[in-house]
Amino acid sequence: MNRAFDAIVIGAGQAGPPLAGRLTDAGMTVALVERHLVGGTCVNTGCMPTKTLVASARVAHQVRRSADYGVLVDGNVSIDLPHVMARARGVTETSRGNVESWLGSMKGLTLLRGHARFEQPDTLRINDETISAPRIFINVGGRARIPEDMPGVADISYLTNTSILQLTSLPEHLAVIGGSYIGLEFAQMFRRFGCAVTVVERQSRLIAREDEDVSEAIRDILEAEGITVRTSAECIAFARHTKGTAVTVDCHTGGREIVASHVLLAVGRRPNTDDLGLQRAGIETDQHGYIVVDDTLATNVPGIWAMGDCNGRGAFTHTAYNDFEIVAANVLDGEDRRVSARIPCYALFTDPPLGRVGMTDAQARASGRPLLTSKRPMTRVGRAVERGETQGFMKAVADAETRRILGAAILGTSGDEAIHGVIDLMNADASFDTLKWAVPIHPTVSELLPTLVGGLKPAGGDQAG
Ligand SMILES: Cc1cc2nc3c(=O)[nH]c(=O)nc-3n(C[C@H](O)[C@H](O)[C@H](O)COP(=O)(O)OP(=O)(O)OC[C@H]3O[C@@H](n4cnc5c(N)ncnc54)[C@H](O)[C@@H]3O)c2cc1C
Ligand SMILES: NC(=O)c1ccc[n+]([C@@H]2O[C@H](COP(=O)([O-])OP(=O)(O)OC[C@H]3O[C@@H](n4cnc5c(N)ncnc54)[C@H](O)[C@@H]3O)[C@@H](O)[C@H]2O)c1
Repeated sequence: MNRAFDAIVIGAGQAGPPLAGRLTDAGMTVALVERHLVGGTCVNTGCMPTKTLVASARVAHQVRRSADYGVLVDGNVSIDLPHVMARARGVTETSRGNVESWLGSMKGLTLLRGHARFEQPDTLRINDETISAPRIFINVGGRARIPEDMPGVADISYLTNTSILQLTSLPEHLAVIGGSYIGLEFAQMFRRFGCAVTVVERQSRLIAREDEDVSEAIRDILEAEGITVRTSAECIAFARHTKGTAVTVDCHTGGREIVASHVLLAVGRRPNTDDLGLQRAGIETDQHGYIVVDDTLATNVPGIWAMGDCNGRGAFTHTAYNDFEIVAANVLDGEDRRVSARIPCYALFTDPPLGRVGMTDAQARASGRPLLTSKRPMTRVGRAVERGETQGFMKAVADAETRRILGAAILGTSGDEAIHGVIDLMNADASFDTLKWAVPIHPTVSELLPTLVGGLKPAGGDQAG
């Protein structure tokens, strides 16, 4: 039997539920199909559990440093991992429960549990029924990419961001393959939980999308905590070992350089589009399986849109949510919102975190514009000094002619929050001169933003130091 709806949403991650809410508010009948857990990656195996674990790891770190602050704690710091993990699970379960009740409150919504697969452009199969609609919104997200071509990967047991959350005891030595968001957040967390940690990265530096000074400072921060970093690891191979896994990282020596009790694969994500029957609907994907969309997130098939991680236009919760906002505004409110208008911003939640917006310095230089740059170490930020957290720096790059900020990075205490001052300025399309007479609150990290932009000088004339 086929059931007809006004709209179908596939996936209850970050864009699907709010879109279902807007569509049902508009009086449509909507089928929302979810094959696993409502809330998707962020709620169940991504942002929420990891940031909860990062919080536990920070407490452990602070307690170890307590004497620096004149606070004496008797005894060693030890980690009750089942309690730590239960706390993360609790945060996830509450959030998932909230999404479930929200969906339950939507009039006109049918939540179907099962795997959706296209049969034709307007029809999907779920379990033993088919459903059809003139509008279909794909929000299927992604999963950890397993590098099948890495020698030995099939012979070992490895962890991903999902299975690592099931650990009940601490690894003796965690080898993290991949030195970007997932790898670095878990690496620091497990080091702070007391494990030996080695990060193995194929590229010549960590988090290589960022400027070199950012990569270097992050490496220094991690190494200072006792994490071993192996970059330029071009020949990674695994073999079983009595103590876990031997990880070869160097083709030239060919030696088994690291023996790890556990291996975490954090080498990127792949979209959940391989089992969606896209060919049957004629929906185009790129060579990595991402659904090809235009600037309004419409696919090549009329009446079908793709939102969130599966369209390759963003890989964050806030970009998935913004995809929902764009599609809802265009489909329901007659607006003409475009994804190209989005200013990229994100944070890496190491401690201290990295807050980022817009271009890197390298991208700004490549744009060929006349540039102004400014940089200030966190040792010259009063709040950081008072907190005893002076690692990192803040920097900005601006267009000398338009006097607009092109990009900024704050690697330092509260950098993930303070960067929003720059994000707001850029979204307002305001000149950085706007900040000249701004009166920020003292003592905050944000109060240095007017000083930072006040120090913008022709590129090459940084006021670092
Ligand atoms: C460890 C980790 C930490 C992260 N931390 C952050 C962070 O701090 N900040 C941040 O902004 N982002 C973070 N992210 C990224 C963030 O989780 C994702 O960008 C976000 O969840 C993407 O949302 P989405 O709606 O596109 O997809 P998802 O949240 O993945 O949701 C997709 C849903 O579709 C369902 N689905 C898939 N295929 C089908 C099908 N055929 N039929 C039915 N249902 C299907 C899935 O089960 C899933 O529930 C993190 C990711 C990871 C892995
Ligand atoms: N703070 C956050 O917002 C946050 C946190 C976690 C994850 N995420 C999202 O999840 C996505 C995935 O994160 P990720 O860190 O897995 O992926 P990523 O694509 O950001 O980084 C993968 C890293 O693995 C390295 N790599 C790739 N292949 C390799 C190989 N064969 N051997 C060794 N190294 C290899 C890459 O050079 C890169 O440094 C990100 O795009 C991000 O958007 C966001």
